Amino acid sequence: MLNISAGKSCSNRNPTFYSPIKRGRFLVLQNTKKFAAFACFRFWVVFVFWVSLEDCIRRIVVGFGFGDRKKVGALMGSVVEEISNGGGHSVVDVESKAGFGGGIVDVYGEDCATEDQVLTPWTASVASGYTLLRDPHYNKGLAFTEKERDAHYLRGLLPPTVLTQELQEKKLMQNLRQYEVPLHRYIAMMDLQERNEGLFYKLLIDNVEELLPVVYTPTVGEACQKYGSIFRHPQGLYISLKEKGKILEVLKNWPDRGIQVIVVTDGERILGLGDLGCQGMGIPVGKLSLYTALGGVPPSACLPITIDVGTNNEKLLNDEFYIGIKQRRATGQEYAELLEEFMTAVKQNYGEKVLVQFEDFANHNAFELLAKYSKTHLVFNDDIQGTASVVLAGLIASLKLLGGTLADHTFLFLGAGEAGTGIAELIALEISKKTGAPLEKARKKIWLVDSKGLIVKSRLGSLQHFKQPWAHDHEPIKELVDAVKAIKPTVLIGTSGVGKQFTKEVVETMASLNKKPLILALSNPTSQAECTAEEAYAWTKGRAIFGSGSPFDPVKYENKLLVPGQANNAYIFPGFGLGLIMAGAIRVHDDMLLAASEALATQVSEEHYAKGMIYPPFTNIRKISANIAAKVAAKVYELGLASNLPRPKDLVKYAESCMYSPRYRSYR
Ligand SMILES: O=C([O-])CC(=O)C(=O)O
Ligand SMILES: [Mg+2]
Repeated sequence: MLNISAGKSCSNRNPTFYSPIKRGRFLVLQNTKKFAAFACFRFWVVFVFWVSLEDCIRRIVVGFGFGDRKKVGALMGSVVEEISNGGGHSVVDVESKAGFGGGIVDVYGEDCATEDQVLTPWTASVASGYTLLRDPHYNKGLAFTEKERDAHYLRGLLPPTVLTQELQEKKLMQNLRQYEVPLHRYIAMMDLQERNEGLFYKLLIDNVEELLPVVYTPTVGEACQKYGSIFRHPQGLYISLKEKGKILEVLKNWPDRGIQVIVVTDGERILGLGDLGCQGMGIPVGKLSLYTALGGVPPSACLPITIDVGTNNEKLLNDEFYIGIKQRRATGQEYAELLEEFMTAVKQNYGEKVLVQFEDFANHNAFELLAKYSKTHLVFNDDIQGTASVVLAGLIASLKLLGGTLADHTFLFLGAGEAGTGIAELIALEISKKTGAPLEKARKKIWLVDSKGLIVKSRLGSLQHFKQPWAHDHEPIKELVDAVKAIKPTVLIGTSGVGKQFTKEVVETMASLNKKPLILALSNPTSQAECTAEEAYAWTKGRAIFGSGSPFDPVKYENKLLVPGQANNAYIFPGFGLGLIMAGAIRVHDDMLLAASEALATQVSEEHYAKGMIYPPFTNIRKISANIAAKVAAKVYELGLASNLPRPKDLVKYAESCMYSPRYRSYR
């Protein structure tokens, strides 16, 4: 079933609404009279409880703008239990948790806990007054109406004026624009997120092109580097080696119970900036804010996690403000055991359908974790699969400008890590599916260069396993420019994580070989891009089709405005994740990635092509995400991996109806 609701209120915070009724205990009844009396009493208790719960649900659903109970039920696609939550409501999958329709669900593990087991003592309370103003999920600041100020004990706690959300947004955008240093904008946005979540998302959704570079790449990179000194409010969940053996308990400390997407990093390869240890937390936080803003997954369904196994970054180890554990990285069995405990606890706590997105792990762990857990969990590696899907989308779209089919092109990569080999594999898969050629043959169109030069057969013995499929017959070549001359690629893709590698000579060689060279400088943040948009256009005399991982402004070249594309996985993962969770997927399959690429490519219009664009602008991203989600969900159903049944007829409409809205709700 789908566990996300239209609108902001799937929150399941601070919730315990029924007293712990101990199950599994035996009452030995002395005689049948007593038994009959007890049975009547139990029936009465259950009946009264159920009637009040129903009434409570109806009030909450109506009170918070969901209106019609039937509609909510239909949206959720299954039996739902909605529990009042002093301002929000939670949605619990009764069928899957209880194993039968109706009944009380032991969501917090209290009923089945033995007396010596530890519990998190959650209590339910209605936030009002001072507390309400300090609860980011329900705070509306100056937008509280007169009536709400009376009803919620806010009189005097706010200045007299009442502002609309639109006016609040206008004021905040004006304030933000006054900061000249991008990091200051980032801090202001994070403060807003911690103060007034609805307003944060309203800003982000309405001003996506302007604010994406603030909460995401490139600024988030700098924020991670300085996370210790700019640290104000803890965001997300930290699981360090100190929590070994207690990870399930740590997960239970997180206030939201209806988690559907987890983005997790161990901070070892943050963007192209390397090992930032525990300070990598900025990445899961940023990615999940895009899940909500771009993909419509409610914030209360998102959980950012950083696994802290130490860092090998000497600068951080010697930094008095470093927030992580100060030791060198745990590796081998110690690392594997912690990850295993984490993945097991996640499934135990949130079930089969929670999506775990691996983000910015170093190559050696990323491939292994993906291979291991894709068999047992709903997992997705954004750097391998998300980046692959977005690049493939751009390549499919670029065929409109370049002509021919994918199989007619030759691809050369600089960088043979997660992104490089991930993209290469997805291109080969698409070629193989489209032409019917074996995968092995499709791979021959694709060449990779790593730090030791062109990947060729003679290097096979010393290559890591993920590079081996790309070792083709060729004499060794050391330099990228010589590889370009020898391989004669039509497409050059940078995934090296090292800036300025596409030199003038490299780009000019591409231009001498191709009428319209396709150049993708994908490494993040901007400082690590293989070349800039301006360089790519200048060195190809305006003929390049250019895309990058971090954003570049449009460039005027000889009176023509050339618009670079942002080939960033942010186009894919929010819609991809939404598609998975709305179908109740239990596993990710490569065909779902291909479906996402094709869905994104079809969003590029003639008007975009005329400007040399191979990606649609981010302004329409929620519509784009709904389309991606629909195509991904369709594939999930087709492959028999969906658990939200029956399949909704119109998946685009269904996706749209599931998307979070940042508009304020009225409180009664
Ligand atoms: O975060 C981004 O902008 C893209 C990405 O996944 C990475 O570079 O690791
Ligand atoms: Mg990443």
